[in-house]
Amino acid sequence: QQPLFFQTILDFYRDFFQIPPGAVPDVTNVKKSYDFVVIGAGSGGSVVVNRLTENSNWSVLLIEAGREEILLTDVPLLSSYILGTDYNWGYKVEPQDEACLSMNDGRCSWPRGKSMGGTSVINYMVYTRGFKPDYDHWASLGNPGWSYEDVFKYFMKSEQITVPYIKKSKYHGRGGFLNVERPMWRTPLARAFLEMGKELNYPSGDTDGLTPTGFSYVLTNTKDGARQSASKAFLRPIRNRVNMHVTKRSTVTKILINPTTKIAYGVEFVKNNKKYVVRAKKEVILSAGALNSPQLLMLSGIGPKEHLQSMGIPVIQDLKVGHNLQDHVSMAGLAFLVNDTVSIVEQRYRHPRYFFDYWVNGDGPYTLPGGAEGVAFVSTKYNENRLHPDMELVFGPGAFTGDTGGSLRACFNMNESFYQSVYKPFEGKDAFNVVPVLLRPKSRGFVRLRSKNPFHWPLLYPNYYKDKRDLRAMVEGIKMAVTVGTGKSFKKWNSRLNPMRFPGCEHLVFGSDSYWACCAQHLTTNLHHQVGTCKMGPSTDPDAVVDPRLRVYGIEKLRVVDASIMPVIPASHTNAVVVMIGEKAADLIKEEWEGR
Ligand SMILES: Cc1cc2nc3c(=O)[nH]c(=O)nc-3n(C[C@H](O)[C@H](O)[C@H](O)COP(=O)(O)OP(=O)(O)OC[C@H]3O[C@@H](n4cnc5c(N)ncnc54)[C@H](O)[C@@H]3O)c2cc1C
Repeated sequence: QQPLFFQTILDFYRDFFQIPPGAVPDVTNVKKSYDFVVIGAGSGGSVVVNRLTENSNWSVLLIEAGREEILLTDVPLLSSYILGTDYNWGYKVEPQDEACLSMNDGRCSWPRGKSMGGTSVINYMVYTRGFKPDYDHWASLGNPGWSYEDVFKYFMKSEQITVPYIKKSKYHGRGGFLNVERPMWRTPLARAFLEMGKELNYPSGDTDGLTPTGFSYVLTNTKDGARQSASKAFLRPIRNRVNMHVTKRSTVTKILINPTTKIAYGVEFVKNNKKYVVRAKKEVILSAGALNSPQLLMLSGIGPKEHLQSMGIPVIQDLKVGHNLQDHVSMAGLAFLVNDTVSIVEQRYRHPRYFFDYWVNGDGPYTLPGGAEGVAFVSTKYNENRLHPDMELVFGPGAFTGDTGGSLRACFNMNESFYQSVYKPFEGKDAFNVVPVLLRPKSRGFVRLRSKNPFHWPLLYPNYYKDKRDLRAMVEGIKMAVTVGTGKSFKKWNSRLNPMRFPGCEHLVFGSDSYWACCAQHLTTNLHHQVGTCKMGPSTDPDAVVDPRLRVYGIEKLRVVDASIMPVIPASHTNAVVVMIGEKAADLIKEEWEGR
């Protein structure tokens, strides 16, 4: 009910402030053609549009299905509330038989941003970049130009670091559009988390520098404590460029491709129930994200032949679109109870004092990104390369026991009886969470069309834990999280694990490997880092959809620039990685078209 209430507040607010200050205007007269047509104003699309419109001779149309973000979407701690609104496409995966078992109908939620700024408007804002082996691996798969050395300069180019003590680090950029800072406000638990790192002989500091593993406070894509979405970072500052047109609440239904020449020449989109056709003189750039980019390609005749034929879609190019889906599965269900008021319990933070802190000073608990305060990159016993962590522990100073308003469990689609059994007995009590995240999963899922109707949800199959090595590694991650959460540094608050057993796992010995495996399969959560569905690879790779310059195989003038091109998921949160992809893609496009 609370998320619904929140939606009502949003609607009310939007009626009053139809064009938020600083927003890019919605174009009233869409022209018949542009040099470039970009689909999706998310993390990838926003960057590409910014960089392409640097060339004042080029005209660019950006088409976004969602609307403008507002002041309320800026508040970092309210992320779970935003997820319950129309800023989220609201996808759920198809019922899983080996995962998501405690979610309604066995379906995990897969939120995706539907807004100027895309998923960066609903994400948790944690800034990480991955590790050298991530990108060297991409390059070794036959993708020249994507090694760590190659991509590092683009991470630097996009970044504007403002944390005083790492400002001078040669691993952080200054002068980029994307602000990176560290929340000023912290619970005392956060320091204990870092101390636990030392207890366990891990270094602490900045995990985006040289140190491959270690415990640190989070870096965030925020500015003065407020969310900095990709649109705020890359589009609003250039809103006066006359060669950029943006059309909002406009849903692309098809990419237009000549079936004989196989040249993409424009797109079809719908706005206010009216159909528009717009031409691209140079290129169509698809940045609709890892779920909608494959959907649009398939709707336009590019995808697995048999699947398209079964949908009655004429096949223009037979490619493995929608395959190779990867995500960072996690288990966010641990709750470490503490005997002091040191954690985030929702009702405590409704006090006006905290709102004041946020709105006036850009400080206080509302600046915490989705409630995360620390991250640790660690290795399980299965990891063969210690320079390339296979597990992340995300420290959150709250837990499901503090979710008194229900927004958190709603965003995971957790079933109510599960909540009642495991968390209700401690509802409103102080607790924190350490969330193990599987960084280098072996399982692969896929995306399919539900129908030919572009307004129907795609079918999403994550296949979490299909590869049993993933489950074994997750069990190790959970045990590490328990070691950290019940460790020495937290003892001053008498930290102890919630003793309630997960329904469906009661027959197993509490704390045994098989118990934790069962828990992971029941309370399957994820970091919403879906990637890989339009895989980048060499022409010899039968699964590749785009080449290393991000051009769709077999089709001219069509490129994909978003999370879907990643061949392998990096050991990182994905927003900064997509921004890097956008920066690099823009240079590739400029190389090809400038001077022609
Ligand atoms: C809840 C949540 C928390 C996350 N937390 C973090 C985090 O803390 N740190 C981090 O690094 N990453 C995080 N991520 C992941 C990260 O935000 C995404 O990987 C990244 O934003 C994806 O960028 P993208 O450009 O690929 O897609 P998106 O940003 O999703 O952009 C796609 C855009 O295309 C639009 N679109 C789609 N279809 C159409 C169409 N047919 N017509 C017109 N427009 C269309 C969409 O509305 C959207 O605006 C999180 C994600 C979620 C969901």
